[in-house]
Amino acid sequence: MTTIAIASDHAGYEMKAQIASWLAGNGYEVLDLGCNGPDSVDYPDFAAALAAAVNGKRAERGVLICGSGIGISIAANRHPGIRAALVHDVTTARLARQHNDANVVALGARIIGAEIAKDCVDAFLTTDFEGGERHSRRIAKMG
Ligand SMILES: O=C(CO)[C@H](O)[C@H](O)[C@H](O)COP(=O)(O)O
Repeated sequence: MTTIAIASDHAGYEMKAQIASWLAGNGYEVLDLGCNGPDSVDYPDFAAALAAAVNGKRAERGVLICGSGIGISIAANRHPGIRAALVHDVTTARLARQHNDANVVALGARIIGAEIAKDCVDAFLTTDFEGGERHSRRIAKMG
């Protein structure tokens, strides 16, 4: 079974529960790294926990959620080996995989609704990296 790590700050806490439930209902093993309630927390802490899980191969891919998706994606991308893509729709989720081989998707719970978020996660998890010399070369330049 494919394991997906998921983490959020307080702003993404409710959406995290919805996405985790959707993942479990669609055949994924879910590794929930918090936060564990609506009290205010700091998104870099949860981005770091998820980055460690993905880099440590405890999960194949990761889903991060904060209010806008911006802070938590910036924080995740500070960790070598993580390519976190902030997406708002199925097209950006698909391109994050096809062109960027993203291993983490970031969502903004104050920006998009739960149904669009689920569609984004579905596209992110079911789309393959396109491969090819130009995409691979660009990804290699990022380390
Ligand atoms: O990093 C963010 C903004 O780019 C996230 O949306 C955070 O969730 C947000 O900053 C949290 O805001 P709050 O006022 O502390 O709830």
